[in-house]
Amino acid sequence: MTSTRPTDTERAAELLAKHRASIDRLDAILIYTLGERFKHTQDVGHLKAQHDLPPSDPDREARQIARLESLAKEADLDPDFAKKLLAFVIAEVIQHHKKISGDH
Ligand SMILES: O=C(O)C(=O)C[C@]1(C(=O)O)C=C[C@@H](O)C=C1
Repeated sequence: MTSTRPTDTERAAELLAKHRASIDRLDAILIYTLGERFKHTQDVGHLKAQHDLPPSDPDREARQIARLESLAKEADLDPDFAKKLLAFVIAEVIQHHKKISGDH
């Protein structure tokens, strides 16, 4: 009689596939979330351009960094990574704002 029990390698392959399916779902959430965030920042960019407000707001950024740092700790995420990610996103937003204000 042949055994139908999975081998360690088969079990590992199954676990890997499950983790990868979760990772793919979470990556989709990240992309859709970023898409939503950029929709709001585009609107903010138009508001700022219409009212002659500067593209960046360092005080707001300082509050966002402090908030994200605390959220990252709660979520077991490296706070420095969270800060770098926010800085990367905000730098892109500021470029969009500058382009919008140039178009007005
Ligand atoms: O809240 C604003 O004033 C924005 O323009 C949005 C945003 C952000 O992406 O969160 C971008 C640039 C500012 O420096 C601060 C925050």
